[in-house]
Amino acid sequence: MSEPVLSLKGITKAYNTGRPNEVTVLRGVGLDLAPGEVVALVAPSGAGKSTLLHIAGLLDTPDAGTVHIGGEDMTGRSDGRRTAVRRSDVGFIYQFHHLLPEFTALENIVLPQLVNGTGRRAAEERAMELLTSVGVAPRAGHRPAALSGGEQQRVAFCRAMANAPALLLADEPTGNLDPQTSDQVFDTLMDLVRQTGLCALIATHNPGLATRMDRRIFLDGGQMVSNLS
Ligand SMILES: Nc1ncnc2c1ncn2[C@@H]1O[C@H](COP(=O)(O)OP(=O)(O)OP(=O)(O)O)[C@@H](O)[C@H]1O
Repeated sequence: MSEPVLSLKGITKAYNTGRPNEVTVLRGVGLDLAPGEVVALVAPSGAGKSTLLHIAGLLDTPDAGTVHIGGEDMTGRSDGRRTAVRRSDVGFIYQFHHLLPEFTALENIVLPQLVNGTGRRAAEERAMELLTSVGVAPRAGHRPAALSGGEQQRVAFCRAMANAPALLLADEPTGNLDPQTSDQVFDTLMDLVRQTGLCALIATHNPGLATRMDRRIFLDGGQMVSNLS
């Protein structure tokens, strides 16, 4: 069997709220994502989906447990190494796109490539290819505020893909869109994920969207429950 793209073992995380009781959000969560696997992370609001995605994407560290990305144990790695792996191997999509408002759609996709060491011309070519693949190329020169919610989310998807990551992490990627636009954007996202053979962990409240992924895992009381329908 090939090595998991993402492997989480025994992940525990508590937030110190300053009150006597800490909020323990994750309790010994374990998960392996195989290459090409698209997995839904399903849980009610406040159950710890964002916390888990941030730990998986090296934006946060667990109190206990290990995170392996592409076989590399990220535990105790320097900030510099964690940032380098996050930039090159992990793509993030957020519920509220988080595009930079002062930059155009194209520039939002070019920037992470420049930061990762790609030359400007190659970065712009890739950005246009990505925008074309999601049908937003005609709006490449517009800033986010001039784009519809669905277009902004497609641009956010292109930005996540900019450095050709091995792993895509998405936090309610269509959660702020109306149901019809949400379905369209989700279809586009799934088509592209399947075409590129990406491994993806996608948090959603939406059971309909979750059934379209390869596997569903649930967070309950801070623990992972797999293979429920
Ligand atoms: N920085 C923090 N300090 C204290 N508590 C926090 C912090 N971040 C999150 N929490 C708490 O941890 C729990 C899990 O939060 P998290 O955002 O991971 O849940 P979620 O499943 O993503 O929720 P939602 O679906 O509403 O986005 C919540 O009870 C939240 O209030």
